[in-house]
Parts: sequence; structure tokens; C-alpha cells
Amino acid sequence: MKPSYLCTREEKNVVLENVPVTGYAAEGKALARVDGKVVFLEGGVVPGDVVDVRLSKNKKDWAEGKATHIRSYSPQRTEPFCEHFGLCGGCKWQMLPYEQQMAYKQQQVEDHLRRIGHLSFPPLEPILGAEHTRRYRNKLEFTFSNKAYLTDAEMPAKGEEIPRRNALGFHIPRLFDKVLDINTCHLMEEPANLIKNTIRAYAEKHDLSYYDIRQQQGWLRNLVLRVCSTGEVMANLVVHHEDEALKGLLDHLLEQVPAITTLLYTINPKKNDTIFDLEPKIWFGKGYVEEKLEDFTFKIGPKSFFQTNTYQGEALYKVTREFAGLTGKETVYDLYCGTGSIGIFVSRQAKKVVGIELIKEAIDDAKENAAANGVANAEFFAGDVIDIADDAFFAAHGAPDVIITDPPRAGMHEKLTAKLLEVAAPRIVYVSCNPATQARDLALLSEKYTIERVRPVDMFPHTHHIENVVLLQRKY
Ligand SMILES: C[S@@+](CC[C@H](N)C(=O)[O-])C[C@H]1O[C@@H](n2cnc3c(N)ncnc32)[C@H](O)[C@@H]1O
Repeated sequence: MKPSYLCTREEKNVVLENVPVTGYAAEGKALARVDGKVVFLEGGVVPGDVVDVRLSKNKKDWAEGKATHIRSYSPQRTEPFCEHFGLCGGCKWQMLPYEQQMAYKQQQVEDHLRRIGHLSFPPLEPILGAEHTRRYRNKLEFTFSNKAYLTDAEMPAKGEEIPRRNALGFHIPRLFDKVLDINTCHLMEEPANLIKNTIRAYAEKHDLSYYDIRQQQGWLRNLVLRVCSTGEVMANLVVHHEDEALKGLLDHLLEQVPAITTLLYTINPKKNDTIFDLEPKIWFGKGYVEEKLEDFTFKIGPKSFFQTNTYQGEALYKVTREFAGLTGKETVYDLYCGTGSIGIFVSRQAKKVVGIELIKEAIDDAKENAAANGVANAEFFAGDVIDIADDAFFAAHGAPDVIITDPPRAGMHEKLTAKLLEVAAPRIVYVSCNPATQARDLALLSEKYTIERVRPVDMFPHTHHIENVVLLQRKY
């Protein structure tokens, strides 16, 4: 049967054979076209592969499925570097050479601006790639589970009992209680793996229980690590309850890993793993670490937000500052400012910086970071940007010359884009971690603005994620 016939019917579980993969779509899904219909593909395939696909969704204009068999491999492919490739949810693009990953990311930004935003824009400036393509994250969170994910090869025959194994690693996407045991992760500098493996060896030797999230039983829950470019290392061990085993474990860890500069533990008796509403306790050290962007120092506590790739974070902020075109005379608004890092980074080139952020603790950090860096021309305000940035606020703090906006993945609220059109600052620099919502927002802003510059920045090599910076200039 010809694939085209199968694909034109709206049936699920259809298998298409010999499908050439042609590109990437949003969210890192590979893409094929079968008889004019777009097919989104999962299953670790890359453009140039020819695959068989089992469809899980089959609509009139598009379908979705998983590659069940790779008939021929793309010449673009390269050998993945990680032993956990294919199971772990991170570094999914490592079978593509880095140059190729960047080309796809750049293409994706361009496609979104064109197809979603229907925008006119100048040629994109070359994507700013990373020098550190591995071990680039300053934060990682590992999970303990008494239910290790078992590969097909490890699964017993039908009818036999499924063996139980402990795991310390990452959640398997879409399987909330299954954790993939990670031996070596390539996302963070050492001593990240050493810390993780030291704790695991001690826990196994002393028979310490790993948490069972379904049964709500067990002791060891999470391990949050920060390894900073400054050399500082913070570990926060999350356990279910106070226990006498804690002292032995933490002291052993400090002895084995002298590079740890601060060690904390957090008691989490809750059903879920979030620790933002819990108070970590300091076991050793000052209780926080410091990161540097140029010569600015940022204090990072166990609950603080900070760009997870310090090197590319700095690169992103440099592009943002360059696009802002500051001369020292401008009033700059930093919307969605987090812990104020962009605002602080541009403060020396601005007359004044005004930051707005939803999370109060982040604003507390922003104020502290500004003071610690001797930044006296920045003010930070906590609250929803839609509520705060009203006429009275702009009147009180001054008409903006430049607005920098860095919203979460969902992009800006329509009310905010409407407000930005009303305020009509001469320049807007839009930093985005989701070019799809950015393109949507830019289309609204195009009523009064033209796109002057576009530059993608790669913050997360080997993933499909992409950051994009756009400079908008008021038309009149
Ligand atoms: C992509 S982060 C940007 C952080 C910051 N610019 C940086 O570079 O570290 C988006 C931020 O927007 C904040 N946020 C989300 N919704 C918001 C809202 N409605 N009003 C103000 N801030 C919001 C989040 O808490 C988060 O800190």
C-alpha cells in the first residue's frame, strides 16, 4: 500500500513506510511530508533519515507519529557522546554535529517570524553559538526513585515479576514515577558526577531508602547542584524527614568532595517535589554561591533564579545591551526582570533602570545584587507586569527610551503588548526563549514598530531550545 493513501485517511496506528525526514518543526520534532500532509515525528530521527512511522494522530492536514524503524541513516548523523542517549530527555540533538544544530535553530527562528508572525525583517544575524557545548549548565536537579526505568532488554518475560532497582538521575519524559539512573551526565562540570555518585554509593552501602512518589514512602528525594564558573559548588540534598542517617551522609560527602563550598539539606514531607515553599538548612558554608557576568557578581541562593548557562547568559546579555544602543542618557525598563540580571548588566550604560518581576523573592535578590555591585541607578518592583506598568507607573518613573522585555515561554500578555503600543518607547528589545510566541507578539507590535535586528543565541547546545533577541524601532 502506498504511504500517501494511508496518510490521506484519518486513521490512527497506520504505519507509513520509507518516509524521508526533511527538517525540524517547533519543539524539536522532526518533520516529514507525505502526499502534502505534514507529519511530525518523534523517536530520535534527524533530517535525511528514511524511516517507517506509526501514526498516533492523523488529522486532515497533519499527522503525528513515532519512527519505528530507520531504513537508512542521514549522512548528517554523528555519534552521540552520552551513554544515556535515547532514554534521557536531555541532549536529544547530540546525534547532529553542532554546526548543523545551529543551522536548524537559525532556520526555526526565521520560519516562525515568517509563518507565524508574517513579518518583514532584515536577514538574521548569525546565531551566536556556544564555545562550551558540553558541561555548560550551572544548575542540575537529580531525583532519587526506588523505581529505576528499565530498558526493554532489562524487562523480564511476561508473567515474571518486574525487578525493582533504585535510581538517581532524571525523570523519563511523560513517566512521572520512573527515573533513569544516570552514571555520567555531560551537562555540568565536575564535581557534579562525583557528588551524585558519592551519595549513591553511600546510600547503597548503608541501605538508605529512595523515595517512592506513588506510595509517598522513602527518604532520599532530590539532589540540586550548582557548579559555578567562579569555582563555587553548592549541593542541596532533599530528604523526606529528619533522620539520624543525615549526619553520616553529609559528613561523608564533604570528606569525599572537598570542592563543595556550601552544603544544604531540605526537608520535604510534601507529595510533590517542589521546594520553593520550603526552607533549606545550611550544613556547611555560607549557604549561597556567586556567579559572575563580566565584572558583576550575582549571589545565588538555593531558591534563586539565574540563567542556567552562565557563558551564554553573558553572551545573550551582551547582544541585548548592544541592541539597546545605550549612550548613558536612556531610561530603560527591564520587564520580567527575574533577579535583575539584565537591568544590572546594562545599568552602567543607562541613565536609569526600572525592573518589574512577579516573584517577590527574585526582586529581593535583584535589589541585593544591585546594591552589592554598586548599582545605584536601578529600581526594582514586584508584581504582575500588567498591573504594575500602568500610566501612573510610567509617569512616576519616566517615559521609557528603551524597553527590554524577557517574558516566559508563553510570551507577553495581550494587555501588555497593547500597553507597549500605547507607551510607544523609541526602542524595544525583545528577548525570548520561545520564537513562536515571540513571533505572535511581534506581529501585534508591528503596528508601530519595524524589526531592525534579529539575532538568535544558542543557550542549550544539543537541545532544540533557542533564545532569540529582536530589536524593534518605532516607525514614527
Ligand atoms: C525568561 S525569565 C526572565 C528572567 C530575567 N530577565 C533573566 O534574564 O534572568 C521570565 C521571568 O518573568 C517572570 N514573570 C512571569 N510572569 C510574569 C508577570 N505576569 N509579570 C511579571 N513577571 C512575570 C518570571 O517569574 C521570570 O522571572
